[in-house]
Amino acid sequence: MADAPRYKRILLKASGEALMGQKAFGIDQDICKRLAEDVRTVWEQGVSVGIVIGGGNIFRGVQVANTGGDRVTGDHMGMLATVMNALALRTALRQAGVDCVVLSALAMEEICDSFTQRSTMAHLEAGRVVIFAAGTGNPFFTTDTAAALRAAEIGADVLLKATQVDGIYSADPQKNPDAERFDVISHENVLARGLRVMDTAAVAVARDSHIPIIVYSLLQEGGLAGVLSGEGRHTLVPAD
Ligand SMILES: Nc1ncnc2c1ncn2[C@@H]1O[C@H](COP(=O)(O)OP(=O)(O)O)[C@@H](O)[C@H]1O
Ligand SMILES: O=c1ccn([C@@H]2O[C@H](COP(=O)(O)OP(=O)(O)O)[C@@H](O)[C@H]2O)c(=O)[nH]1
Repeated sequence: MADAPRYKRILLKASGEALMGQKAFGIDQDICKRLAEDVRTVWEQGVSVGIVIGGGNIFRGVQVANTGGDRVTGDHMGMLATVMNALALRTALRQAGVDCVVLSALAMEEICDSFTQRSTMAHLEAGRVVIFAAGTGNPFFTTDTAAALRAAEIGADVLLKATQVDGIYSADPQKNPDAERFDVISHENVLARGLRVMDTAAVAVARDSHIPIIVYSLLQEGGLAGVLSGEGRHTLVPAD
């Protein structure tokens, strides 16, 4: 049994690719279920949870731009992909018994409520997990930046990035087997070294709002609860 969580309110960013698991496209339901179970464990410990979900497992706007298409339309498609993932995660969370709601940065009232900071705070204070869909609602941004932004807006104590690697390395560990892993690294160093585990804009927003970042693997033993109690393998970017 993990120790008590060190954080009262968290913002968890789960990338679309992490939801894909070993599949080439789309959502691996087992991973989705696992993420939901992980969230349930910390939610039952009383942690207030916001989740920003990516869309890269389905669509990225840059794919359109790279083939000569319109970037803004592509980014709209990417944001719609995040809504699909948010609905899948809501289903998995509800099946796990977690009270949760999806709030979208783009209005789509037949599907879910729209994001406002006010309604978000009310949901969190009522003990609901809030899943933020459609990123920031703006093209040319990413869900990493949306995660840092929402973390600042909800007053999160930490921004967690659940991904496919177990921390921040000196280079992409999926391409460089010799890359070295950091236990702790500053926001400044992540930016200065150009470490691409998270967007620079996201790291800068977290730095300026004095929010620590934790990067960990979605598949790691002990899950989110372990990371929040300081036991699980992860890299910490401490608040300044
Ligand atoms: N310095 C680094 N340390 C850790 N991971 C890195 C680094 N540089 C690049 N990466 C890659 O970034 C990925 C994390 O981003 P990812 O989960 O794909 O999120 P996103 O889709 O939001 O970019 C990791 O799977 C890893 O392969
Ligand atoms: O604020 C945002 C967030 C996302 N996107 C689009 O949505 C796609 C999916 O998001 P992201 O790449 O961040 O997902 P992840 O890599 O986390 O799966 C991006 O490629 C963008 O096209 C966007 O336009 N604005």
